[in-house]
Amino acid sequence: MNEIIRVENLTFAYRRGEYLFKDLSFSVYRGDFFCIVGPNGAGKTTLLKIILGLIKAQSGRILVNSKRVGYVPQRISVERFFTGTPAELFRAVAPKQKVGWIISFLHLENVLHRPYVKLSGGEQQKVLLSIAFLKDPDLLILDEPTTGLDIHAQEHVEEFLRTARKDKTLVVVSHDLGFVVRNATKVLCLGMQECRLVEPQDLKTMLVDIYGLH
Ligand SMILES: Nc1ncnc2c1ncn2[C@@H]1O[C@H](COP(=O)(O)OP(=O)(O)OP(=O)(O)O)[C@@H](O)[C@H]1O
Repeated sequence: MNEIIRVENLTFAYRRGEYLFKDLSFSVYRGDFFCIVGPNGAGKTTLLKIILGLIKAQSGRILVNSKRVGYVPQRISVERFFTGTPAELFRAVAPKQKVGWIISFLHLENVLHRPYVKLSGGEQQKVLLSIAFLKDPDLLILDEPTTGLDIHAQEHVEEFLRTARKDKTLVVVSHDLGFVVRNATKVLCLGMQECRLVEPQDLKTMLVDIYGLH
């Protein structure tokens, strides 16, 4: 089956009457690079969590047709349960020959043997992304994978996602509209009166509605 995610008539509010989504329906298909955009607070992370089953919606149906799902959240705090190094993490998830190319692709050589918790936010993000890919999920959900990265790291991560995704299905929340236009196969725009699914080339015209830009 090519439909990997189906969201049907999803309605959700954290507070009674303050809806983030009302009757939202869309599908994600195998091999999609499906991007979700929208202003702060529009509900992008919430939607990912609903798809992942971490939050329950008030009504609607979510079907996920994937045996192996990977998720890299916006921020992750591991201080309390992991004191090791990226090298140890890599060793735990994949054989050495599978890890090498990712380390050089994302320029992680210099951080491999330092305590993970002492790495910068951007370095940690690249390590988490690597781990997620090494676990070889068929559906990978990424919340702002390029946020907080310097311009070189952003390019490396973008190139990495393009190269490593192969037949994987990606669902990616991003504020980087250039990244979205360059990579997305479909874009879901949140934060308007009505959420809309658009083709990447039509995104620019949507910006006027979403952000009030001219
Ligand atoms: N657990 C919660 N309880 C109540 N309200 C919440 C909760 N989590 C998020 N919200 C609110 O719901 C709205 C959507 O939050 P969410 O994190 O999904 O937005 P987002 O589109 O991912 O934003 P950003 O671009 O800033 O990351 C925000 O107004 C937020 O304050």
